Amino acid sequence: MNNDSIYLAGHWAPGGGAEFSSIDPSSGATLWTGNAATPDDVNVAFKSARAIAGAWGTRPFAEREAIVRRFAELLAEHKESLASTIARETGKPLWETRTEVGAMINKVDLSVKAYWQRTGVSENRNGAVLSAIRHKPHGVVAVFGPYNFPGHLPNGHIVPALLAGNCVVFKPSEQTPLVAIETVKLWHEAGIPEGVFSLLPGELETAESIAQHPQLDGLYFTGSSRTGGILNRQFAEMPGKILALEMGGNNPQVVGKINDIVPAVYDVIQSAYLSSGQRCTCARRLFVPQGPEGDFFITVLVDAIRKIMVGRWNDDPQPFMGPLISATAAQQLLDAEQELVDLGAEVLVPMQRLPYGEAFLTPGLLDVTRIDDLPDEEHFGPLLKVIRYDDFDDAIAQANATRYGLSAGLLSEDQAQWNHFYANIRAGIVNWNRPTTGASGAAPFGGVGESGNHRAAALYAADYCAYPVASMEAPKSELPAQLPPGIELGPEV
Ligand SMILES: NC(=O)c1ccc[n+]([C@@H]2O[C@H](COP(=O)([O-])OP(=O)(O)OC[C@H]3O[C@@H](n4cnc5c(N)ncnc54)[C@H](O)[C@@H]3O)[C@@H](O)[C@H]2O)c1
Ligand SMILES: O=CCC[C@H](NC(=O)CCC(=O)O)C(=O)O
Repeated sequence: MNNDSIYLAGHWAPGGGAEFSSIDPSSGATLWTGNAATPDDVNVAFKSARAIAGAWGTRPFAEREAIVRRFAELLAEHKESLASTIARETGKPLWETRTEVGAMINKVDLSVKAYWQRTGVSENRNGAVLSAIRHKPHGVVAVFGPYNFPGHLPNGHIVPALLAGNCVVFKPSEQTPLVAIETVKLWHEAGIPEGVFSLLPGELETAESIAQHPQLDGLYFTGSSRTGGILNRQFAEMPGKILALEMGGNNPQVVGKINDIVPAVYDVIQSAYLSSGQRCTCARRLFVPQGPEGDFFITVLVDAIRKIMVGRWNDDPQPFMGPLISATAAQQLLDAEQELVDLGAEVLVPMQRLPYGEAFLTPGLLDVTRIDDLPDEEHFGPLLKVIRYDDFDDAIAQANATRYGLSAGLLSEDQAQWNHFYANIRAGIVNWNRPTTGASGAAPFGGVGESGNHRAAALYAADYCAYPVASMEAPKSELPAQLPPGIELGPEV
């Protein structure tokens, strides 16, 4: 097995740090074993990036764009193999990982448009003076990725960062190094210049030495609110460095006035169980009205949940859901379910381990209405909590009772309910009769509270990849028609 894990100064090499492995969650087999990047590797990455940062950042945009577009072409050529690697490393079914590679390809076009729309050039002439707004790259930025979208989400930072003229140091999730290695091979083939891009896989030691490196200009992080909080505290000491945090959520979905129940139930399934509930935008709390209509909604939902197919990434026919990322993650979810039951939750559909392997869980549904102090936790898996409500305003108040604020949804055929919901709900993604998942890359993507730090990604990623420069420019200095009081220029000639 080739265990080259580091891409540094345009070359591949094995890491010199601690050994770590990537595990196929479907089978428990080891997919890849390699060594983490050491603090010395991190130093070399920053040194080689610094050496080229000026030249890369001042190259014409079209030249950087050509390399990034070549990368998109290579992604399209290798779509099947990359989709298989994502599927093997995360357990997500192949139909879904193909959409992930599709999103990576589309990100290039979207990011080129966003670069011009959000950070382009604007110039105004007033006589001999040109007032210009332009943007410059930060320099050398790091990207830390999560495991749930090991291709698409780091790519959502890397592509706009490179287009804007930054050099990038990428540390993927330690659970998905193989996807990163396969992706970076395509960057190499696309002709990314030596030093512009480094891949430094590893665990905590690698992450810390990148995040605390004196030559770092910015960090774009996607992951848990816990880790994001640690980084936020570290960066509080370094106001000159930009930090973009894309973090978790405890997302609410509210069921309002509905006649056509089946499509709404479908939206709940897509919201709560897509990617086995391992999306930051997944609905975690479902607010359902008390009374017979709400009871009927739950009956139809329970029936649909029981029919969801869970299976291996390459099963034929394809399952809707694969395993969780690991047996440990599955056990944590089962423990969380038990804790909620101990607090008074009623089990409507239990999560259950499947005989395929330790990481496989069936989707679960709990009624937690009776729990007075529901823990405000993101349960990152296929566990949805139902809360029955009497009053729509009270449902919105409870929906807002979270330290997070990523996504929220209303399922209702009543326009007035939607208007009221939209006006009062607090989240960065607010959807009506659409799942809470599946956000568009053509819109900003981010949340409030502990879901982010007001640096939305996707369309707005361009904003954190460059800083604005305002210039007033004239070919020579000129005297004003009248000098201000207290100034005398001389000697007269
Ligand atoms: N808002 C979003 O766009 C978004 C998207 C995907 C996932 N997420 C969130 O990510 C979480 C799941 O991903 P995860 O488990 O991979 O997240 P994580 O926080 O465990 O890890 C994310 C990255 O941070 C690194 N890291 C871990 N500890 C660190 C530390 N102390 N200092 C520096 N770096 C450290 C990891 O190695 C990894 O590369 C969920 O909470 C989910 O909601 C958010
Ligand atoms: O797990 C978190 C991401 C979920 C995903 N969001 C996006 O893809 C954002 C759009 C983009 O970055 O292009 C979703 O909403 O399902």
